Amino acid sequence: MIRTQTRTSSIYSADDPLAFALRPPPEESDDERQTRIAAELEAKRISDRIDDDLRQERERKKRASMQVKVRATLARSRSRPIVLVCEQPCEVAKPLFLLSSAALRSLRLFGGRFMEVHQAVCQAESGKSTLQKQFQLFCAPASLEDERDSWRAVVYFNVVRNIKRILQALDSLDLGSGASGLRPSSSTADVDDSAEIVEVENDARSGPSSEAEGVMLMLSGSAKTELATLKLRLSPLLTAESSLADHLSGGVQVGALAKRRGGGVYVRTGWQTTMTVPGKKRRHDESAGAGPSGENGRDRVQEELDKIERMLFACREDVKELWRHSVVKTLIEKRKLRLQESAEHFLNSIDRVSASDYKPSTDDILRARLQTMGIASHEFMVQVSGKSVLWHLYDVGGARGQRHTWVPYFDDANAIIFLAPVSAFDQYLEEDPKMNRINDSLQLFTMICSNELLKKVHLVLFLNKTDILKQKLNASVSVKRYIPSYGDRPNTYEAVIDYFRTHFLQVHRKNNEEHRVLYTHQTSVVDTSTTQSVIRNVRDSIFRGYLQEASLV
Ligand SMILES: Nc1nc2c(ncn2[C@@H]2O[C@H](COP(=O)(O)OP(=O)(O)OP(=O)(O)O)[C@@H](O)[C@H]2O)c(=O)[nH]1
Ligand SMILES: [Mg+2]
Repeated sequence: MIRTQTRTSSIYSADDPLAFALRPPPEESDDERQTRIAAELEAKRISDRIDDDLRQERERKKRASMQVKVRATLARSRSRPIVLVCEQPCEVAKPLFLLSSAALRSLRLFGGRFMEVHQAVCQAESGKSTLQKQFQLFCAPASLEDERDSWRAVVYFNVVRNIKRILQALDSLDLGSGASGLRPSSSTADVDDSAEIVEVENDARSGPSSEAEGVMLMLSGSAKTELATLKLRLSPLLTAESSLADHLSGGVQVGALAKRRGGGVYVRTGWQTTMTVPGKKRRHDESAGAGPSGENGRDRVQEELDKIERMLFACREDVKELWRHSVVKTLIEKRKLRLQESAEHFLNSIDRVSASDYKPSTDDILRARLQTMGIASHEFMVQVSGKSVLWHLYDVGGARGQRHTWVPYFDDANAIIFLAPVSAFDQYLEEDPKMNRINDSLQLFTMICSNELLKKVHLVLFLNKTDILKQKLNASVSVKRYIPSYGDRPNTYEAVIDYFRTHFLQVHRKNNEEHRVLYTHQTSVVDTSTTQSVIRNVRDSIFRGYLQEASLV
C-alpha cells in the first residue's frame, strides 16, 4: 500500500497531491532527514504487515465463501454479503487504498500530511452507517445495547463540533470592530442599533455554487456584544473537540478541509471498544470536580468524557442562547452556515445531553455522525422463514477514485442497497463544487447497474432523507433553482420524489439486460419504526431472490 519514499522528483511531483502531502519539509537538516527516513521505513513495515493481514483476511473470507458456494443452496445463501453502497463518492487524486486505523496511525509518522489529502477529498453522509445501525437494531439489539455508552463520546463530539462551526461562522462577522458582514462594509453610520440584523444585500442570482457570496449582514452593537461574549464563554469547548476527535479516531487527527468545515473524525469497525470500560460506572456527581485519576477504575478516556460532560453542563445556558440567537438562525437560513444534519436534534437537547447521568437514547445513536473509514464489515444472524441466516454486511465508504477497491467485495455479493439522499438536491460535491449531489448519485447508480460483476445482484434503492427533503420543500427551497431540468413542475414532495425516482428507474432500465427487479423505498433511516418495516421487506425480497437464484443453479 505505502511505498518507502526516496527523494526523487517523480515521487514529489507538484501535480500529485499525495506526493505533495508526503513531501518532506523544505529545509530539512541531515538529522531530521535520517529521522524521517527511519520513521518512513517503520511506517512501511507496519503498513506492509497490515496489508498482509488484510490480504489474508480477504483471502480467508473468499475461501470460506467459495467453500459454501458448492454446498446446498441454502447454505450458499448463508454466507454471501450484502453491500451497502455509498451514494456519495469522494474524489481521490491517487488511489489511497483501504486503510485500517492501525495503518492510519502508522501514517501519522508522516506528520499527518497524508491525512490532509485524504480528508480533503472525503464526503458522504448518505445514511449508510445509520442504516447499518438499524440492521443492528433489527437483528442484534443486544449488541447495540452493549455499545450504547460508547456513543456518549460521539454525541458530545457532534455537539461540540456544531458549536465550533457556529463560532467559526461568527468569526466571519468580525464582531469586534465597526460594521459586521460577510463582506466588509463601507458604511455603518445608518445601522439601526435597535435592530439585530439588517440584511443589506441578498443576491439570489448569485447561484448555488457561489452561495458563499451575495449576503451581507449588519449587526447591531448589542448583537455584537452578545455574540462576542458567547464566543468567549464557549471557547473552552473547542479544546474538547480535538480531544474527542483524537479518542474516537484512535489518534488519527483531521485534515485541512475538515478543519475548515468544523472538524471531522474517521472511524472503523470496532471503535466502540476503545471508548468504554466494561462494567465500570460513571460518577453522577457533577460538583465533584475531575477527581483523582483511576477512581473507580475509570480509564483516562472516561475521565476525559466526564470532564467534557461537566464543561457542557456548565456551558449549557450559553449553548442555548447561542443556538436560539437570531443571528445564528439567519446565518443558517441564508445558508452561510451549514451544520450537521443532527445539529438541531442535539442542540435542542442540550439539557438532557449535558446531564450527569446522560445515556444516549437509540434516537441519539441513530443521529450521531461519524465518518466511516474504508469498508466496515458487520455480521448479523437474520431470521428468515424460521431459519437463521448469516448475513455479511459491508458498509462501503464511497470514493470515486477508490471504486476499484469495491470490486473484491462485489465479487460474490448477493444484494446491493444503494442509498441516494434525495434531500441533497441543493448541495454540491466538496471536491467538485459544480457537481450537484443528485446528479453525482445518478452517475454512481449507473456505474453500479452497468457493472458486469453486479449483473445478477439483487438491487435495492433507498431514496433516503425524505424527511429533510420535506423540510426543505416546506421552507420553499426551489428544486428548479438547483436542477433546471425540473422545470415548472410543482415544488411539492410528491412531484419531486416522483421526478427523482423516475430518473433512477430510467438508469436501471437502460442497464438491465438481466431483467432484474429494482426494489425502491422512500426512506428516512433515522425513523426506526418505518425503517424496521422496510428492513423486513428488504430481508424477504433478498431471500426470495436467493431462492429464485438457487432454483436456477
Ligand atoms: N434526518 C435524517 N438524517 C439522516 C438520515 N439518514 C442519515 N441521517 C443522518 O445523516 C448523518 C450521516 O449519516 P451516516 O449514516 O453517517 O452517513 P454515511 O453514508 O455512513 O457517511 P460516511 O460514513 O461518511 O460514508 C447522520 O447524522 C445521520 O443521523 C435520514 O434519513 N434523515
Ligand atoms: Mg458511514
